[in-house]
Amino acid sequence: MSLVITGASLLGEKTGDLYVDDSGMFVDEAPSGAETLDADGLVALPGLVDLHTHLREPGREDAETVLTGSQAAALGGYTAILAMANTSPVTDTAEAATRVWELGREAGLVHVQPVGAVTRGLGGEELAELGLMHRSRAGVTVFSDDGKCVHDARVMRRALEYVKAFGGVVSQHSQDPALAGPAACCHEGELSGRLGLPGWPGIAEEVIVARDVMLGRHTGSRVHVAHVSTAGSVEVLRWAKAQSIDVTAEVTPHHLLLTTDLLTGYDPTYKVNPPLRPQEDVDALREALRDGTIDAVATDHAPHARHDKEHAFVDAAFGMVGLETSLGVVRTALPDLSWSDVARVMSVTPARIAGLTGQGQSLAPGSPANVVLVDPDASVTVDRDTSASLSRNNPWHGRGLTSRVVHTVYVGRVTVRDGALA
Ligand SMILES: NC(=O)N[C@@H](CC(=O)O)C(=O)O
Ligand SMILES: [Zn+2]
Ligand SMILES: [Zn+2]
Repeated sequence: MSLVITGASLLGEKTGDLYVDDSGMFVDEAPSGAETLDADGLVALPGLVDLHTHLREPGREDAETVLTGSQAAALGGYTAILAMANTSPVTDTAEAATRVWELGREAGLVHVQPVGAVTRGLGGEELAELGLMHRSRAGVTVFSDDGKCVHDARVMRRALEYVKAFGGVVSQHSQDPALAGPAACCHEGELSGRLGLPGWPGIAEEVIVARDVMLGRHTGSRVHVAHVSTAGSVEVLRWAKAQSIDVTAEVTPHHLLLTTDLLTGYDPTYKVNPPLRPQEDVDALREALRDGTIDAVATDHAPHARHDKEHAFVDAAFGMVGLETSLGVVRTALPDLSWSDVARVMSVTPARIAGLTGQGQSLAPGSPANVVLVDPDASVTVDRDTSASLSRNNPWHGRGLTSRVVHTVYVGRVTVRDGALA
């Protein structure tokens, strides 16, 4: 079905109509017999791309499935998501990656691109089938042991050398296990001492970021730093980019707005890896996103079932959901960011990092019609119970966020209309 999207402000600038033919591509002229989607007063951005989503299928379909995660993504304005490999079983074979890719196609709401594990079973020792996963139908280009750090420098070096051959990238969960061990559950500082919670110091992240940019320089391969959380990591990244080292980095919405003092009530909703940090770190992350030191915003959407999350703080699972709220959080945390900068950090650059270029990160004729239409002035109070996600570990519940996703279009098909699944 062809489509005419009328009256949107394109990237927050000039107002115009967008035309989509029945193959789902943007075209120059209005196709005849097209459906009309009213976007008067809305801002049109290319469909958002999330470099870091946890779907829990296979293994924990009680917390999220590829379908429910895809629904949450569409509601958040996404048209592509990268599904992390820490499922059960782990996505460490071509067969497992192809299965996730197929489930994404069946759901049909966003492009679901599997991330392949770096090591077999996320064990940190033996490389997974990196080449086979890349050559599979899923065409995996991003590899990550996320949830765990590839802490052995020799393994990380070999992974970087291996993926270089086909232009892949390793996305690292930077957490030195000796400095932030398995018990570490909140930012190490004055507050963790007062609360009696085992601390996870910023340096545990920074030493791995520093090591990995040097391994990136040594191998000439591509390193991506997942969920950067400290000012020290930003300093390392700034230095590395000044040396033209091929490193990219992402920040989560929650690390741009929430701080460690939320933990005073011991509410496990706020327990996440890496932990929420003090305001100085939040300020440094915002500045780094503005100036391009951090390339992208990625949700790290990490759904967990109630019985894994509702425990004493030290025992609860790490992670929070984020797909449906990310745009609102970014607008709230950085109201000065232009819409074209929002498109850069939430769509164009993440697509480039993931090797998804040409798959719909432009509003120009000839591009697949992936577009999100946003009400820039709306303010929304988040209600975790209206979420499409199967999980309720939502740190934004009850908060007001700026802007609202009104419609999402994925390859010419309306997936979200008036804020609801179409
Ligand atoms: N972010 C989290 O706190 N949890 C993630 C794993 C991860 O991103 O490290 C998860 O899979 O639940
Ligand atoms: Zn992680
Ligand atoms: Zn993650």
